[in-house]
Amino acid sequence: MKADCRLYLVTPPALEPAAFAVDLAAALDAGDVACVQLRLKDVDDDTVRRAIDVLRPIAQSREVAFILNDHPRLARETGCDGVHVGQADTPYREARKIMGAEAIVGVTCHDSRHLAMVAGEDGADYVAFGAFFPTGTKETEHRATPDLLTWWQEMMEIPCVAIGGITPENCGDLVRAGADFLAVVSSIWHHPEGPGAAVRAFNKAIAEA
Ligand SMILES: Cc1ncc(COP(=O)(O)OP(=O)(O)O)c(N)n1
Ligand SMILES: Cc1ncsc1CCOP(=O)(O)O
Ligand SMILES: [Mg+2]
Repeated sequence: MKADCRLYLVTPPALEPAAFAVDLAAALDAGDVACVQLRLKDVDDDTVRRAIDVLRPIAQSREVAFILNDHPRLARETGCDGVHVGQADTPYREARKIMGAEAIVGVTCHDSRHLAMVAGEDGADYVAFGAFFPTGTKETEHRATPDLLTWWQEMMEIPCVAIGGITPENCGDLVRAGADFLAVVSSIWHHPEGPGAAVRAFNKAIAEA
């Protein structure tokens, strides 16, 4: 068992804030969740701001970190706890300057040991590897394997996040390999019994891994 692996919820790429707020609260009230990433795609800044205004307090009032995808300036302006940047986004160092030393800044590293070491040495708070499994949420070019997580754990103190097609049924190998966080979209928000049931299923699978 690796009890210190935790859930990292990532929102659907499009959502209506008031309706999604109900799902988010249900997910966070169902069990252990470390953080929530607001990941909206193909929307303008005001739409992101409106979603932050509604969703950030739901996470932060429960002591769950609220991280914004892609937009360090907006994250800083709106009181998010951190930002996640990919290799085609604002570079890590610039994101860190915008966010300040105390904020969480995470970096996508795909399946690359090199990218992860660079991000780690630059001061990233976590590195994210993926996609581990096929996913319909994002077109992915890279496929990571669990040995990458084990290698990282043996080398570095900085936490690693696993992402891509993760379900309660397939997450055991990632937990045992050393993932500190499992980042999940569809298995949470599309769970047939709702997001609360999904969080409970993940918490159980992690505890039993
Ligand atoms: C935790 C986590 N890991 C990876 C990603 C992917 O980021 P990126 O490569 O920038 O792709 P987009 O999510 O921006 O489409 C992520 N968002 N979160
Ligand atoms: C944002 C992202 N980056 C790599 S895979 C992915 C999508 C993960 O979504 P899901 O958990 O639905 O596969
Ligand atoms: Mg990005």
